[in-house]
Amino acid sequence: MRFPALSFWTHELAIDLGTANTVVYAQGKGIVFNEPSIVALHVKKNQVVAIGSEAKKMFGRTPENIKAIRPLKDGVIADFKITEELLRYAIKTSLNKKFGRPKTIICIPSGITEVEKKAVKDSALSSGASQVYLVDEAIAAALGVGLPIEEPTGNMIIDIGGGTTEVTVISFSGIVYSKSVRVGGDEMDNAIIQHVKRKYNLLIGERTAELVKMTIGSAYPLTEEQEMDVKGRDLLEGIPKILHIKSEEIREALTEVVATIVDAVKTALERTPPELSSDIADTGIVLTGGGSLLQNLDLRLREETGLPITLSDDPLMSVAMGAGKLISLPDLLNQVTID
Ligand SMILES: Nc1ncnc2c1ncn2[C@@H]1O[C@H](COP(=O)(O)OP(=O)(O)OP(=O)(O)O)[C@@H](O)[C@H]1O
Repeated sequence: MRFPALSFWTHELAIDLGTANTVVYAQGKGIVFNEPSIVALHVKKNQVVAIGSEAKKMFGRTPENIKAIRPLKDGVIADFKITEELLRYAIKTSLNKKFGRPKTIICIPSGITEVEKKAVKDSALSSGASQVYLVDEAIAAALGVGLPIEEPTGNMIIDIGGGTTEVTVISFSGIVYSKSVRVGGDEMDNAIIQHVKRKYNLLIGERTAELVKMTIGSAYPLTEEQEMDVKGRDLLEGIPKILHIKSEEIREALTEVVATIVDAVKTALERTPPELSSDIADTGIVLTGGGSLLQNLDLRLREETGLPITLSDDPLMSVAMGAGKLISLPDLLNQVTID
């Protein structure tokens, strides 16, 4: 499908349908929607109770008959119907009611299957989009962070999301190499939960684990190590308890996840064609996605690869911002749209 020039567009949306967060960019407005990819369902009535931020508040706090679901797991669509509900909500919330059905760019992970691609397209169409253009999220992220993707030079970008880490080499507007591993921010949270459970017999929730990761988590020693209190339920006594925990210990808990990310980057470097490798040696690697905010991950990657590592300015927005840029670059959009 040929993408029309901008003047033909009545209004346009670019959507980063992420495992952890869904972000929408609207032409002429910028980011208009940024909410967790979570839907709360009434199990017996099979009815949606809340979506996005409202649903996240319920995560781990719902009574038995209400379940908070993440319809996209590990970077793939685990629940088509619920994904459709999420997309519909994101599109409706982002729309200027005056206009009819928007043309929509949706960013998807590179590993997505044909069935999943069709499901995303169908969901968006039935959610109110008039036309849907699927774009690889690595291409969008690279554009979002300002990499010169159209040039015949090698650019490497690491996108650490909630469910996956994607290491991609882009040249001439195309993906030359891509390695995706199913670890990201969620797996870091899970590693913290397991560590606290194993070592202290304390059960903590996903939101608590995420807070610990964001506050004192790290991938490399900190100039000043940090500590914090963590609330959970003692598994032996069954009562609430507070644990004082240090950043060194959380770093230890994250060792395996961080090692998987480091390995993916090293594999990508080994498999990149030599000409492009030498470009990357000069320009370095760009790190983006929410998971890249883990403290000192850039330092760790610099030490492991010996290459310059640049942290993107706004890692949680880079995919949506890049897809937003594509709205006004119809030729490039035609080139990168996935059929
Ligand atoms: N300051 C921080 N430190 C560490 N991790 C963070 C921080 N801020 C956000 N994150 C993590 O970033 C992840 C979400 O990132 P992002 O929104 O880029 O993912 P996504 O695009 O939804 O996921 P995917 O790319 O897998 O589809 C979450 O796991 C979140 O906990």
